[in-house]
Order: sequence, then structure tokens, then C-alpha cells
Amino acid sequence: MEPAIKYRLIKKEKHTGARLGEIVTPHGTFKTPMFMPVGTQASVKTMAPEDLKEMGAGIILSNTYHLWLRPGEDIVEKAGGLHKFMNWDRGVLTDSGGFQVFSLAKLRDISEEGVAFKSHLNGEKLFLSPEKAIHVENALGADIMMSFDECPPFFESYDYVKKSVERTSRWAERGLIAHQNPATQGLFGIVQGAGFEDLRRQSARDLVGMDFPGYSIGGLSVGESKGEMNRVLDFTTPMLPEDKPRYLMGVGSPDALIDGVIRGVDMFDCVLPTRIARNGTTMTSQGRLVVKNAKYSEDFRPLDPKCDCYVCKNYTRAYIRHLIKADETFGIHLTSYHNLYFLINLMHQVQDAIEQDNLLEFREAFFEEYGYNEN
Ligand SMILES: Nc1ccc2nc(N)nc(O)c2c1
Repeated sequence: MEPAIKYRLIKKEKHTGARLGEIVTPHGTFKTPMFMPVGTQASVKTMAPEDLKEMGAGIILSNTYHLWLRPGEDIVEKAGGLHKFMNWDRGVLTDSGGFQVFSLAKLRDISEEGVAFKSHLNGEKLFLSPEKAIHVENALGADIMMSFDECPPFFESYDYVKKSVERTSRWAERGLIAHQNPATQGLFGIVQGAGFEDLRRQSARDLVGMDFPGYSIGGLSVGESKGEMNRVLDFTTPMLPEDKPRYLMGVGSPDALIDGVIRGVDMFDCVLPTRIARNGTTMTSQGRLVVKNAKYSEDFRPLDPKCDCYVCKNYTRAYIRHLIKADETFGIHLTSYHNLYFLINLMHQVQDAIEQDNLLEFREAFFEEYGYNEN
């Protein structure tokens, strides 16, 4: 049977682990490395599908935990699946809910069977198992689905992480068995193991043995330092097959994206661009710019003079500052649009640098201008 998801490696960058590729999905083919906007509750906050297309978004995220709780996967299924429900005809990826249970729900109890918890919405007692998560993702109809996993705290003990990795591998196998639409929905395995190289190897070996169409690197961007994240990526991405996509979950800032690409990551997602946009913080080629600061009240330049996005072509810092201060929602639409465009466009620039084998020079110039220092 033809797999729902295929990855084609186009070119490896000469001096790093970076690669140019494309991921083929039932809703289109998209170049990698790529940044995926997050639309947790079936909406990328304040963005219409037309905005997302205009900015070049290919795959967007939604979340099993949230949509199971509200409106319920059966309503989304009756609507014809997430693509119809959201009026979005490009790629959709759903996270499996495990991570959200740990970060959102109260009073949870984890067992071999799954996770018992209380809904963060109304305190209702709920239970999420690998089978339930996969069946919700089947009902939502995303092109790419995540296995149900536990994301242990990065600094947990070796023994706890080892037991967690082994259970996550068993959960992944149960998810593969429960998966009802492998021809149209690609299920990714999620590698765990915190900061322990041997546990990452054990997790990768288990999951690669199950032959998933793609692999996510989980358990990162959970409070560890950038140095720690890069150290884990250094030994984890080479454990994954070259002919499958690698997705680093929950990442991230411009520097983390570039450093992830250098270490062989193809796909990223993070709430950062839309989250900071809501308090008027924007990403520009010269670093972060908090547009609601008084110093921009008569600054009639675009957010980023080097940006060619719709917002930077048509609106000024002074106007956007006014909207944010006046609590006009159009203001956060503009900051959100620009921040998402900034990261999507950054990945396009990185693709060009891989093509030209000068990704390290690009990194140096970008870090210098953005104001990142190495320590
Ligand atoms: N940093 C993150 C973000 C999302 C995640 N989702 C899953 N399912 N697992 C993880 O380890 C994650 C880590």
C-alpha cells in the first residue's frame, strides 16, 4: 500500500547535517526545512486560511486533546474532518494529546493503559489511551498524526526516563495497531529519552523498527537550555533514517530553528510567534521589537524594513502600536501575521543557504544582525 506521507531528500548541505527535501502529503507537497503555524483549536489565532496561504504556510497544527474536549471529534468528523471544518485545503498535523495532558490537565495519573486526568475546562474525569488518541486523530483526519507518548521532564531521573521510554514504545506499537487510515494519514513515532544518549538510542531503535513514515523528536523545548537541546539533537537525529522526515516538536525561536536545521531537522512548530504577538512583541531581522513601546509612537517605518510581508508593506510601527495600545484586535492580527511570516520566510532563506552550501555563513550573518550572542 502507498504510504500517506513520503519524504524526498533533495540535497544534503556540504558542511552540516542540514538537508533540503520535500514532504508529500495527501493535501500537497511542501519543501523542507519548514515552519508549521500552530492552530491548537482548529484556528491559527487571528489568521484566515487566505492569510496563511499568502504567507506561504504549508502544514498547520491542531491538537487532539483540545479538539476531543471541545467541540468533540465526532462533530469534526461529521463536518468532513479538520480540513473541511477549517476550510483549509493544505496540510494538517495533529499532536496526540499526551503532552497537553501533562501541561494542561490537573490531577493526572499515568499507567500502562494510558493517562487518567481531569479536564482543564470543567474538571470532568477523562481517560486518554494510545487507542483513544489515535482514533480521535483518525476522526480529525489530519495528514500527519502523532503517536501517543509521554514527554518526561527533561531533568527526570534516568530510571524514570528509561521506564517512560519503554512504555512510550509500547504505546507507539498499540497506536500503529489502532490506526484505521494508514493509506491517507501518516502516523509518526515520537523519540523520547530526555538528555540520555542511550535512552534516545533505545527509543529510536524501537520506533525505527516499527517503520513509521516519519519521526518526531519529543521531550525537548521543555525548559532545558539551548545548549542541552543542541547536544541531544547532535546524537539523536543521526539515529533516524535519512529517507524519512524529522520533526522537532515545540521549537521555536529563530536561532533554535537554524541550529535544528544544521543538525538534520526538517519540520518545526511553535506557539512562540503568535503568543508573543499577542503582547505586541515582534521578530525582525534586527532582533525582537516590542512595538507597543512609546518610542514607536511616531515611527512610520514598517516593523522590519527588510521584510516583504503584507504587514510590512502596508502598515507602520506607529499604527500597529496604536492598535495594540487601543486593544484593537486588528493589531494582534498584524503582529501575528508578521511573526508567522518571519519564521516561514526564515526557513525559505535557510533552504536557499542549503542549496548554496553556505548555511554556516548564513547563520553567522543572521545571528550577528539579530543580536544573538553565542554564550
Ligand atoms: N516540546 C514538545 C511539544 C509538543 C510535544 N508533543 C508530544 N506529543 N510529545 C512531546 O514530547 C512534545 C514536546
